[in-house]
Parts: sequence; structure tokens; C-alpha cells
Amino acid sequence: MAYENELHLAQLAVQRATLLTRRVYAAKSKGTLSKSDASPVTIGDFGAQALIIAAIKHAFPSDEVVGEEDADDLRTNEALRSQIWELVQEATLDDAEAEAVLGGPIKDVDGMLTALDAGRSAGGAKGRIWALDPIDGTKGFLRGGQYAVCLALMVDGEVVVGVLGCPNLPVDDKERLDTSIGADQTDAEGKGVLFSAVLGHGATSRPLTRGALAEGTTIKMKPLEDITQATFCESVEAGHSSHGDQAAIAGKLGITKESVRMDSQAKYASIARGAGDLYLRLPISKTYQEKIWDHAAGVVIVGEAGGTVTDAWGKKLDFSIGRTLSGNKGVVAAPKAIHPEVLKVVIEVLSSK
Ligand SMILES: Nc1ncnc2c1ncn2[C@@H]1O[C@H](COP(=O)(O)O)[C@@H](OP(=O)(O)O)[C@H]1O
Ligand SMILES: [Mg+2]
Ligand SMILES: [Mg+2]
Ligand SMILES: [Mg+2]
Repeated sequence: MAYENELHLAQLAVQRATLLTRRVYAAKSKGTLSKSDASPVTIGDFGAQALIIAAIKHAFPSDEVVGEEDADDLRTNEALRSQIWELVQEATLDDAEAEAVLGGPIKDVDGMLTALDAGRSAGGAKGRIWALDPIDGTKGFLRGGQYAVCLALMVDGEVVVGVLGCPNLPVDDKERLDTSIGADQTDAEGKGVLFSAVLGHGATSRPLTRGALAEGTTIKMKPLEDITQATFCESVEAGHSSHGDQAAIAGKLGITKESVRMDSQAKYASIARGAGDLYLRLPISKTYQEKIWDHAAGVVIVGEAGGTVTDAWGKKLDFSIGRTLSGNKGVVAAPKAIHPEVLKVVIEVLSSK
């Protein structure tokens, strides 16, 4: 299969990073800071990004990475830096072969800062570039909801590999859209799913482990004959997508079930495995540009599971422009057969505004 080594590296790197995020998740204090756009970032986000980039740079030294975070705050804040360094050192897979694929532990604090800062690529249409969201759905992470560790490889602007680690999704109860928040999420028992896809080679899911990869199974979207029976997913945060427009679209499609609100790319993962049918993300603001790391992995996973993902006007998401999807507005993800019907209504609702 194409990109076999890249896929394996990405799966193990994401799996290792979830050891760190789970530890932070269970801790009382998550070391939260506020970024310049007032959005939150935690010690988990920084630690996961450092671990994943160190692994990429070990295996593919000349690849670039577009990562959400950087080391600026750590360079000026010693307490934060040492807190994260401690976490990073503790996050090792308990399988020596798997750990060796990732290059083993990061050597020292400088190595951690260098790895974090290696996520500053401007992106673009040429060459091999990884898109990394070390914790997607940081607000979900903080509130005890869903979050995802997201990694994708783009080659010449096209997403060819996607991996999503979803520590709070149920392993077995595949049909359930897990939106529970709070206490029961901190119990990792029976939870934690690793999703992956390679362009042209299908999508799989497997339980997250602490060591070598578990065996994977193929995932497919649910066949949906009657659109009125659809379940649609949307963000928990009303500031991230328009709940009002999404409700109007569902209404026009004759959908009667209430929307399922879930943080992070766990939405893409959930519809890809047949828990839920649609994911709608209609823009709130005229100026906000979606970030490539919020979508790259999810888009290839849904595509390989039998879905179509476009923006709200039906354009393919263009990952080749830079760090943002500046050529697109919103996201509409649905099974291939019904995507045109959904898109028609999305455009009607947007055009009537
Ligand atoms: N105004 C906005 N519109 C759309 N997305 C936004 C937004 N402000 C922040 N986001 C993005 O929404 C992501 C979470 O998506 P969701 O609502 O589906 O959980 C955030 O990822 P992070 O949590 O990685 O920062 C952030 O990048
Ligand atoms: Mg963020
Ligand atoms: Mg994100
Ligand atoms: Mg993030």
C-alpha cells in the first residue's frame, strides 16, 4: 500500500501523544493559557505537538509540519516549560519496537522546544507537509467532552494520509454518538479509538493502546436511504459554526431528530464509522478562515469511508493554499449519495440570508 510507513508512523505518534493528553485530562489542573485570539491552550496541546513533531522529524527529517502551536510561551515561562517537559518524558509507548519507530523519547528540553517550533511551516502546494492539531476541541478537552489528536500528511497540496486519536469515544458501542460530558469520561475503560485512512485505500478504526497498534477494522458510513431519518452533528460551541443556519437546513431537509453536538474532529470520525450521518459547519463570521489542521485528517477519513466533504458552496476543500482554508467557507460532510441533496439546501439557506 502507498504511504505505509507514513501511516504507521502517524498512527504510533498519535497513539503516544494520547498517553500524554489522557494524563493531563485526568489531572485537576490542565495548565490552561489564553492565546492571542482568546482561545484556550493547555500543557496537553504543547506536549502532544512536541511528541508528534519529534517523531515525524526522526522518520522523515525533510518533511515540513503545519502545527497549531509553537514554543513562544514555553521559552518565556520556565514553570510551564518544566511542567510540559516532565509530561513529555513520561509519555512512552510500552512496546520497544513501536517506540523505536518514533525515535524514542525526546532527548532534552531544547529538543522539545525545537520540535514544537518545527510546526511553523507556511504550508502550500508543493512537497510533503504534515498538518497537526495536537488537541482539537481544546474546549471539549477542558469541559470533559470529546477531543481529538489529529495528524495528516499532504503531498503537493492533497491530503493522502489522515489519523485521528479520539480518547473519549467508545470502542465498542459504535452506533452511539457519545456526547456525555464530565465524570464518566475520565474513566478510560472501554474508551479510546484510533481512526486512519490512506487516500484510495479505505478507512479503518482500532482501539487506542499504550503500546503496539491493535488490529484494525474497515469502517464505512451508514447507508442512508431516507434523509429525514438522518442524524446531524455540529460543534458544541455556537461561536464555531451557525447553529441557527444548521437548524434551518435540517428543517428544510425534513430532519426531525435533534442535532448531536460534539467537540472536535470526533464528528468526522463518528460519521465515518456510521454513528451519525451528516456534519454541518456553517460559518458564523465573514472573515474567519478555517485552519487546515482542523479538517485534513477528518476529510480523508470520511472520504475513504464513503463520504463527500465540500465547503458550504460545494467547493472541494483546498489544503494547498497555506495554513488556512482561505478558498473555502464552511464544511458539509455527508454520504456520497445524499451529499448533492444536502448541499442544495445548504446553498438555498445561505443564499436567502
Ligand atoms: N470562529 C470560529 N469559527 C470556526 N472555527 C473556529 C472558530 N474559532 C475557533 N475555531 C476552531 O474550532 C476548533 C474546534 O472545533 P469544534 O467546534 O468542531 O470542536 C478549534 O480547534 P482547537 O480546539 O484545536 O483550537 C478552532 O481552531
Ligand atoms: Mg486551538
Ligand atoms: Mg483544532
Ligand atoms: Mg488544537
